[in-house]
Formats: sequence, structure tokens, C-alpha cells
Amino acid sequence: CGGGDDGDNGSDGAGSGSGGDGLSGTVTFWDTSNETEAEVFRAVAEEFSELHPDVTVDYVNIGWDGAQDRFKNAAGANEAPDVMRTEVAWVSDFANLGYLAPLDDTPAVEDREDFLEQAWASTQFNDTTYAVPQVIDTLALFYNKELLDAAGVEVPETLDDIKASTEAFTGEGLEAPFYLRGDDAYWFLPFIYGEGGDLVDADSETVTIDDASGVAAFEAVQDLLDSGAAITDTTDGWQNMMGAFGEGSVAMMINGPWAINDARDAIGEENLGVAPVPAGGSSQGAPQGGWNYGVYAGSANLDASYEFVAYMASAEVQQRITEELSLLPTRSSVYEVDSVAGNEMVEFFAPAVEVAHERAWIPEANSLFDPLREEVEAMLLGRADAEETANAIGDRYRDLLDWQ
Ligand SMILES: C[C@H]1O[C@H](O[C@H]2[C@H](O)[C@@H](O)[C@@H](O[C@H]3[C@H](O)[C@@H](O)[C@@H](O[C@H]4[C@H](O)[C@@H](O)[C@@H](O)O[C@@H]4CO)O[C@@H]3CO)O[C@@H]2CO)[C@H](O)[C@H](O)[C@@H]1N[C@H]1C[C@@H](CO)[C@H](O)[C@@H](O)[C@@H]1O
Repeated sequence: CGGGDDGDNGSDGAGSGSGGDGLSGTVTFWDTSNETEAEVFRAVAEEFSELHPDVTVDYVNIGWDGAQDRFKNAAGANEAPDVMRTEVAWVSDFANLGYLAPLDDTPAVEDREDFLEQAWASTQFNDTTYAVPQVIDTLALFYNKELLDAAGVEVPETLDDIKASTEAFTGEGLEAPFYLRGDDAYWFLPFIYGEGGDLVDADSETVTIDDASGVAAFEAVQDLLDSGAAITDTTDGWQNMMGAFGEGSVAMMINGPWAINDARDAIGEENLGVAPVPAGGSSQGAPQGGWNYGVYAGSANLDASYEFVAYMASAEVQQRITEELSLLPTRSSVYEVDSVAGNEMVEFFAPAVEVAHERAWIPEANSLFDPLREEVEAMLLGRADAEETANAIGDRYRDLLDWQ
């Protein structure tokens, strides 16, 4: 803050010291993390009160399903939590509705230059900062090293490699080489990027999912299933995917850093390998995802909420979250810490995130995933072929976006 003031306001900065910094009251924090992650996020969040004894943190884990609507409904009734774990694509949605407090020039944003540009981009809406980055992620190929060795299979680099491994794995008694998640549209993106395609081109406001690349992507999905190289489900995908991978009925799945600890518990830490998502017919790519902290615009305790967000997004807390959960930091400085730099999963995922497919952080983007999931589900259930699926999605996007 500069100036001649000796700064003795009773606290020695964020890192230590008792209260006396004028913060008090309760900060309610809604967290969407999964069961394994929640243990760490809860502990870290509640420790904020040790630094600010007059502040009570009310940590509430609401999980992932329906979280976006739960926050919007609560905000609409002016009952939203002070701080919300906000998925990277929800910032524009919540900000567009006026539900997030602008954070520029507030204590919530500390060392802005330390944040990764890819992560920072998702916190912006109408040239204003509405969130602070927590973790960044992308999708990768998770594989069971023992099962690949037993089948004599190298880590696949393309979808054709996965198909070519089918006999080797079924010969070892596996149901199939690969679990293809069929109930979450995020998991379809690597197939679309693998054919050099995308859902839309936001710059030219053009729908591209029903281009030849989109049709080729859905043909590749159908071909993996018809050839016996993959199994899928259109409901309970998370449980079925983690179950099949954990029991060894498949050797591979596509997943993200949030699944690392559960996958290690299931097949053994030394047995888990990660690699880039397999390439398709003409290209290779994985989507960028992740999470931020948003502050509810109607919070009755903005000062404590800003400081809570600064603490949760601090380098110290990010380092601890990586050490305990192998989630990816969004601060460049944290990647320099030995315990983080030496983390095998960070060593893989950090460069993978670097080249992850950027998305358009626009409110409309939120509404692209449900039509994608629903139309692909129809294909997986045999009600449509790849071309009909691509065309159906394209038509729905043009209706939704009023784009070409
Ligand atoms: C359909 C939805 O499409 C999009 O969501 C994308 C999302 O944008 C993608 O980034 C991606 O998310 C990754 C995520 O990045 C990745 O980190 C991980 O998250 C882990 C956590 O890591 C882990 O801690 C734990 O929490 O568990 C998490 C979950 O595993 O995996 C996520 C993917 O699962 O994929 C999402 C799509 O799935 C829209 O944003 C909407 O949400 C839309 N649904 C609403 C649209 C509303 C109308 O606007 C409608 O009113 C509502 O009814 C609908 O619900």
C-alpha cells in the first residue's frame, strides 16, 4: 500500500498473525469438488478462520450435478453463497446475469501477473474481472500400465492404435481396450478436435459442428464401438467409467486431473499412466477446463469474501492443493516449487494444458453442450447415424445462436 504508514494494523499480512484486520462475520463457500477433493478444499477453506478468528467459514459441498442452476436459482432469490466455485464457462453466464461482484481493484485479486493467461482469460467478461482462477485442466488418456504390458500394447497415440489393440486386450479377458464416456459432452470434444473440427467458430459466428470434420468425429466414435475397441454408457458415465477402469475390464479411459487420486486408489499409484488424448484422422486436441472463485454480487460480507478468495487463490494454498490432489495450479510461480515441479502428473498435464484447445468464454457457449450430449446419445442408442447426428446438432446450434 506504500505511504509512510508503518502498517501496524494488527495483522502481519495474509501469511500469519491474528485478526484485528477488521474482518468479521461469516463467509459461505459453495464448493462443487468431488468427494476426494472436498476433504482438502474443506480443510483449507476452514483454516482461513485461523488467520482471521472473527470470520467463520461455512463450507458447503454441493457437488457438480446441477450446481450451475443451483447458484443461479439461489442468486435469483438473493440467497446465494458469498463465494462460489465457478466453472470456467460459468463466469460469463453468472456475470451476464449480474450475479458476480466485479473484482478489479479489490483485495480478491493479488499478484494478477502470476496467473496463467489461459486461466485468467476465463475470469473476464465485458473487460471486467469477475472471478479469480483456482485450477486449470484438460483431458488426457489414462491407462493401466500392467494391462498394457500384459497385452504387449504400446501406449496408443491414435484412435486407430486403440482399434488395433482390441484383439490383444480381449485375448487377455478384457471387455474392451477403452471406455468411451457417452453421457458428458466434454468427453466428445477430443474426437471433434481429432478431425480438425470444433463446435462453432465464435470469431466468424459460424456453426461448424456439421462440417465434414464433425461427421468424421461421430463416425470415429461409432467405429470404436462397432469394432469392439470401446464400450460406453449414456447414463451414469462417471461411475461406469471409473468402475470399468478400476476393475480392469478396460485398460484405458479419457479423464482429467480431478480423477487422478481416485484412479490411483483403484489401480495403484505406480500403475497409472497418463498420455495425450489419442489423435483422430487428421489432428489431435483436448479441451481446456477448470475452475475459478466467484464472489456473489449480493454478498453481505464482501470484504471478508474478497480476502477469502485471495487466500484460496494464493500461491501457498495452490501449492498445497497440488501436493495433496495433483490438481494444476493457475499461478506460474507455483510451478517453480520443487514439490510441484516434481509431481509426475503436473509434469504431464502442465504442457498438455499449454496446448489445450481454447474455448470462447461467451454465455452462449454454455448452451452448446446439452444439444451435443443429447444428439450423440441418440446415435449411441442406434437412433441416428453420424451424419444425421452432426446435422441435428448444427440445426439446434443455429436456432440457439442465430448464427450461420
Ligand atoms: C451441460 C453443461 O455444459 C457446460 O459444462 C461444461 C463445462 O463448461 C466444461 O468446462 C466441462 O466441464 C468439465 C470441467 O471443466 C472439469 O474441471 C471437470 O469438472 C469436474 C471438477 O474438476 C471436479 O472438481 C468435480 O467438480 O467434478 C467435475 C465434473 O466431473 O469435468 C467437467 C465435465 O464433466 O464440461 C461441461 C459439460 O459436461 C456448461 O458450462 C453447463 O454447465 C452445462 N450445463 C448447464 C447448462 C445450463 C444452460 O446454460 C442449464 O441451465 C443447466 O441446467 C445445465 O446444468
